[in-house]
Parts: sequence; C-alpha cells; structure tokens
Amino acid sequence: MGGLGIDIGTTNTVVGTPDDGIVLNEPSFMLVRSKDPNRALAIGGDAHDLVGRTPEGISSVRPMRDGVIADLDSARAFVTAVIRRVAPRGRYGVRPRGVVAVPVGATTLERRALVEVAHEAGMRKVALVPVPVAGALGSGMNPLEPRAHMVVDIGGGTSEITAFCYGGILSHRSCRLAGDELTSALYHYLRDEHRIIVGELTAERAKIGIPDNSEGQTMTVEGRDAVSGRARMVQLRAEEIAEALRPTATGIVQTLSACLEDLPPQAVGDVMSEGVLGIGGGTLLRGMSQMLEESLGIGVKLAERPVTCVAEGTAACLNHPEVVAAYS
Ligand SMILES: Nc1ncnc2c1ncn2[C@@H]1O[C@H](COP(=O)(O)OP(=O)(O)OP(=O)(O)O)[C@@H](O)[C@H]1O
Repeated sequence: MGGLGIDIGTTNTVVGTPDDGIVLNEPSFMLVRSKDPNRALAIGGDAHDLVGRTPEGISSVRPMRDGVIADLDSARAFVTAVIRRVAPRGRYGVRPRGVVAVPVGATTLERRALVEVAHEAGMRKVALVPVPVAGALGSGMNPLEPRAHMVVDIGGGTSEITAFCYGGILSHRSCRLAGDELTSALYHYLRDEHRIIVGELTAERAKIGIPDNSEGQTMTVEGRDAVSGRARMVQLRAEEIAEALRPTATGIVQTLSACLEDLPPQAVGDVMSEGVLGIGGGTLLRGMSQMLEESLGIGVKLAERPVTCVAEGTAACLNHPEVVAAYS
C-alpha cells in the first residue's frame, strides 16, 4: 500500500510509515539563499544548527508558524525536500499517499493550504487528521470508542487541549503560547536580570535542561554581556529558571483548563477515570504536567513518545481510513 504519515510542526517535522515506523524527525527549519528563497539548500538539523550564525546571503527559514503554514512558497520547498529525503526513488510509491496532521483550531483556508502544499510536493490523495486524534492513535488509544478521551498538546507554537469521542470533537481550547514563548521568556529574563544576551538555541537548551531543584544544582549559560559585549557565563539555579517561566506556563495552563467548561458531565467522568494524555515536546518541561494536573484536577499521563506519537498516528491512519473518515 505505501504512503506517508506526516506531522509538520512549528518546531519539528516527523514522518512515519506503517511498515518502517519513524523515518524522519528533524527541526522544521530550512536554509535558503536570499536570491532563491524557494529552494531548500538544507533542511532539518543542519539548518537548525545555523540559527543565529547564518553566513551573509543565506537565511534560516521556519515554514510553519503556530502549527500552520506561515508562507506557502517556503512550505512547499520544505515539504518537497522532506519527501525527497524520506522517499528517494519512489520508495513509498511514485506519488505516495499521505495523511497529514492538522491542529483542531486550523481554519478552512489553513487546512486547504496544507493539502495543496502536500500535493505540490509530490503526494497524491492527501487526507488530514486532527493532531490530538493522531496523537491518541499513535499512543495506542482508540479514538473511535464511544467514550471521551482528552489530549493536551504543548508544541513549539501552539498549545491545544481537545476532548473527543466516537469521531467527534466535544470541546477544544488553544492558545498561541507554547514552547517558543517559554524559550523567549527565558531569553528576556537573562537579558533583564543577568544582563546577558544569549542565542535562541542556548535559551532553548537551558529551558530543556533545567536541573532538578531538589538537589540544588545549577546550570551554566554562556552569552554576551549586554553592556560590554564581552563573552560571559552565568550560573542559573533551577528555581530561578522556573520563576522566569512561570507566567508563560501559567498562561498556557489557565487557557487549557477552560476546556472542561464545555464538556458534558458524562464525558468528564470518562476523562477523570482515564486521565489526560500529554503530547508535544512542551509537556516535557520540568513541572509542566504537575501544573496541568493541579489546574485541571485530573491526572495527566505523558505519552511514551510525546514528540513522535502524532506522526505514528498519521502513519497508522493509512491502514485505518475509518478514523480519517470519522474525524474529517
Ligand atoms: N525536555 C523538554 N523540556 C521542555 N521543553 C521541551 C523539551 N523537549 C522539547 N521541548 C520543547 O517542545 C517544543 C517542540 O515540541 P513539538 O515538537 O511537539 O512541537 P511542534 O509539533 O513542532 O509544534 P506545534 O505543535 O506548535 O506545531 C519546543 O519548544 C521544544 O523546546
């Protein structure tokens, strides 16, 4: 049968197939020449590593913003390069079938743009499936069961929470505060409180590597002194990083918790007994799942593979067209 399941995220793009599992998991970055912005020189990790240090005449582009296409031309170039990378010489069919994950909150226009880009990049018969449904399927849940499931997804550009059941969405909330905003909060904290300017990649690494508070560990961050311009290092304590991230994390959690307001009581019961499934890299932030649990009053179980489960679910949809049909 063949075909590709694709999750084109704001931060990471992941591709899976029913037979080979995950075949690509790379940052959603692309390097282009300023003179020829619609042709990818490099994609993924190579392009990401050059963020903040691109030579003149070359820029690093992110084709997705807030989980949807930011620019049609660069998205087309990016997805074309992704498909060439994973399916050289028609490995998954000359024009492989595709199931692509789409945020629940995407508009009709944004959905159409995603299908168009996938077609133009060389795929045929492209179907869309909601991100949380794919994440649940990729984590071993059955999204067609007649009982409610709830999935919280904190990605790079968007955070979403969705309850669904038997092919229908029961309630949904989303906000454009997610991993990127958390990184940016840490960047601003370092600049304002420690007078040190760090690169985006350094700020992200510090956010991901927050040390364990109970052991009183610190972490070293390198950057440029905001006043003298000289290279400098600072030692950060776990609790001050947590403090710097708290307002953004609280904003995310408060918005998502409102999802419970629209949920029918019977569905609340289902969700309380099963717990909420956490997907997306942002749910891995130290302390995030506890904050979510406290705010929702429901247990949160992180997916085994929070960053790749959506692509695994889209790939599984290739063999389960009934899921795509139910949620289209
Ligand atoms: N261990 C970690 N702790 C904190 N944040 C993390 C961790 N691992 C990844 N992240 C963050 O998760 C985000 C990326 O998650 P993910 O790959 O699920 O997003 P995406 O699907 O590309 O984005 P979106 O869903 O918004 O389109 C980034 O902001 C990254 O910094």
